[in-house]
Parts: sequence; structure tokens; C-alpha cells
Amino acid sequence: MPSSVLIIDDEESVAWALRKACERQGYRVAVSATAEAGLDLAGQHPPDAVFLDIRLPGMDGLTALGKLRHLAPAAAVVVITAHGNLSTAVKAVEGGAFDYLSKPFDLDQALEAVKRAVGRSVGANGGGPNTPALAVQPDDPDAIVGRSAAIQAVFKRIALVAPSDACVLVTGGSGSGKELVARAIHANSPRRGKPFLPVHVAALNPNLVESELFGHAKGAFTGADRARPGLLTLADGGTVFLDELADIPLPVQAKLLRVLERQEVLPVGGTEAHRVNVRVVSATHADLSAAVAAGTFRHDLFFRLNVYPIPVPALGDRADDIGPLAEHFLRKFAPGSAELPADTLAFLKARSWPGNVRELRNALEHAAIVARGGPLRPEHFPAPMSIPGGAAVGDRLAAVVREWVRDRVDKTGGAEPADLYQGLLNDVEPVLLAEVLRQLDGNRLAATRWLGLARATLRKLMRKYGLADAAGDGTDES
Ligand SMILES: Nc1ncnc2c1ncn2[C@@H]1O[C@H](COP(=O)(O)OP(=O)(O)OP(=O)(O)O)[C@@H](O)[C@H]1O
Repeated sequence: MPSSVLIIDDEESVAWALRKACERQGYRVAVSATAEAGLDLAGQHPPDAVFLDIRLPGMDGLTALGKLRHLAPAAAVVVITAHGNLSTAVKAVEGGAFDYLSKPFDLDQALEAVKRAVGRSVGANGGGPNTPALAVQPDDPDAIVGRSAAIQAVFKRIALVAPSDACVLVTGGSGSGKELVARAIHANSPRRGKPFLPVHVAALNPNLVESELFGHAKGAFTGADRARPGLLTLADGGTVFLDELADIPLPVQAKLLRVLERQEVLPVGGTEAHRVNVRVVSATHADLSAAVAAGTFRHDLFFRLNVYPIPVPALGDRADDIGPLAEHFLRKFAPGSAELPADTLAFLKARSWPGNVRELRNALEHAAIVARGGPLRPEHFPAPMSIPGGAAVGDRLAAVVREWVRDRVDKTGGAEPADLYQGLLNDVEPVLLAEVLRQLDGNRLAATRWLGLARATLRKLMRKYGLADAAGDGTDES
């Protein structure tokens, strides 16, 4: 008998598209626009999988989720949400949701989820009555503010991994919120009554990283006049957050691996290891796989720490979050006074944020001071910060491309932009060709190799951009 899918969503177009996609896969499909009707259907014919929207007229999806668990305990529920927050994601996982999709999603994603859902064994998901209650409230200083689809994907990953003991590697640019993510994992885990200890590896004296982490025995080195426990021991039962993972010296990496594999710590100069129970969440803005390839980071440790990756998107890639974040920070810096007019918000969305959310927060604090209680205007904001060597050149290029697109869109004055793709090439190609030719003293044959272009293509492009005369050296051209 074909597997059956129940779709509970009041958005007709979404329900229709899901139904068609599922029917094409050979599933039997029932649809309802309200939770109440959906529960009736589920009671009569318990489905194998359910798509359940959170925002519904009448009973909301999260309440319905609890009821579905009783009515159709074997059904795998894929929760769908638009503008969900961490609370929604955690509640969905707690309520036993099998998966979580944020709108807009593409149909392939949905089909992937439903395939896994109908194929799973009952009770295989991590949710259930033993998962902890939501620990981060919206007004909490550690609340992760945002409503973009990109940040909702982060909420989902936090919610799914929090109840376990798995090591998590949080990646993302400087100031993007990696430590907040680590705190949210701890706060929503069963370890939340125990310490959360952040270790900023880059800020530690390299000679002391080892004793900071593992502690030392009395007399281990000059000045060690008494034994001292390390951070891993102090965090026993809780979570250690290792920030700037790439900066951990190689010998310390070997020792850390031992802690993770055996759950025991050997203090510097000590002879006896003792057991600890810590969960490690780590973060990096560096490309750790490149560090592994270069031999500066142990691959076995990398795989051990990267059991569950959570990439935090750059602020420039989630401009929809800038409004809610700005309101959140202004409530702190200028409660009740500072106003953010629409054109200032548009300005904030269009500019680049190499320092991500931290830069936005600092810029708003600055602007609130300069505006002295009046509405915030673009001229009240400091220029985008430059991170010398901080952002990889690829990241800076990506930021510039984003700015270029926004600039083009703004310039159309509300009309639809045209030929963006060719426009960007027209701006970028001549710079690329001219720089390569300059570096090769105009040698076109070598330039075709560097660029990976056919000679005829290079010749055509040079003519197009008026580079032929300037760069010609006659070495290889007829
Ligand atoms: N989504 C968010 N909502 C609210 N505040 C945020 C958010 N993301 C980041 N912040 C704030 O921005 C600042 C920087 O965040 P955080 O320290 O978590 O970033 P990070 O990626 O760990 O930075 P670094 O790479 O420098 O270690 C903090 O003050 C944090 O509270």
C-alpha cells in the first residue's frame, strides 16, 4: 500500500504544490486547511507523514503537533513555518517533530523531508518528553534575533542538536553570532544548570593554553606553586565553548582529542588523569579544512569536533534581519527615543557589514549618540569597518558583489533591474584581464593559461574592453 501523507496548511498555493509533488511520488495525499479538520482526518486514517504549518486559523500548529502525537503516534511530522524563531524550532523538536521546513522552501527540500519521514522508524527522532524546556526567552540578552530564512535554518539546527551531547562546530565571519549560537545550544540542553565556559583561545598566551584547558599539578612549571584545575575540569557537567579553534597549538590538539575520546583530563605535569563530563562546542571563522590540508590542524580532531556543523550566515546575506536587529539594539541603547525612519533602514540594508552583527550593534550605538534623541539618519552612522586581513579576500569580494547588486537595484528606482549578470561581468572582466596581463608583462599566451581561456576568447574579450593595444606584446598573436 502506498504511504500516506497529510498536508495541513491554509496557504492554498503551498498545499497545492505539496500535494502535486507528493502525488507524483506515488503517495496517497489528504489536505486540510485547518488543524481541527486535519486532526479529524488523522484520527480516521492515521497518516505515515504529516506536513503541518505552524500558523493556522483556529488551533495553531504547535498545539496540533501535541495532539497529533496521540492520535497518530507513528506519523512523522514535518513542521512548516514562516518567520519562526528559536523558540518555535525548539518547541517543534520538543513536540516530537521529525523535521522542520522554513518558508519559502523548494519542493525538492520538502520531498526530501517527506521521503525521510515515511521511511523512518517510529520514535527515531530526537524529540520527546525528556527534551528540555525552552531556555532562551525573547528578552534574554542571549536571544538570537532574526527572521530571515537563513537564520531560521540556524534555529532549526540548534534545536535539533541541543538535546544531545554531540560536538558542534559553529562557523561564520567575525561578529556573526557564533558565541550566541553556542550559548543557545547550552541553554537548551540538559546541561543548562551546569557551567557554560567560553575559552577564547586566541586571547590566551600560547604557552599557557595547555594549563588553562587541562590545569596543572603543583610544581609543573616555574610559578606553579599549587595545583590548579583547568577550564575543562571547571566545566564538568556543562559545556566548554572553544572560540577560535584554529589557534589551538598542535600539541594541545592531541591532548584535547584524548579528552574527547576518553572523557578524561591529564593536568600539565600530572601523572594521573581524571574523568570529566563536558560537551565541546567550538567556533572558527577560519577555513579549518584548509588548516587540515596545510597540516596545522589535526584531521582526527577536526572530524571529532565537527560532528554537527552549524554555519552562521553573514549579516549581508540576511538583510531581512537588519530591521529586527536594529530595533532590538535600539531598545537597549536608546529606549523609547531613537527612531529609525524607513530610508535609514533601507540605507542600513544596502551597506556592507564586514563585522556582521557586532558592527551593526556598534554602528547603532554610535548613531544613537550622534542623533541625540532625534531620528537616526544615514549620516549619523560610522563608515563600514575595515578588517585588515580579518576577512578573507573571497569574503570581501562577496560583500562587494552584494553591494553592487543593491546599488543597481536602487538605481532602477523601483523598476525591475535588467541584465544584472552581464552588467557584473562587464565591470569585473576588464579588471581581471588587465591585472593578469599586467602581472605577466602583457604575455597573452601565459594569460590564456592563467585564465583558463582559449586564445580566441581572450582576444575577443580584450578587443571588447579595449585592452588589445594597451597590453599587446606581440609574443603570441598574429
Ligand atoms: N542574531 C543576533 N541577535 C542578537 N544579537 C546578536 C546576534 N548575533 C550577534 N549578536 C550580538 O553581536 C555581538 C557579536 O556576537 P558573537 O560574539 O556571538 O559573535 P562571534 O561570531 O562569536 O564573534 P567572534 O568571531 O568575534 O568571536 C554580540 O554582542 C552578540 O550579542
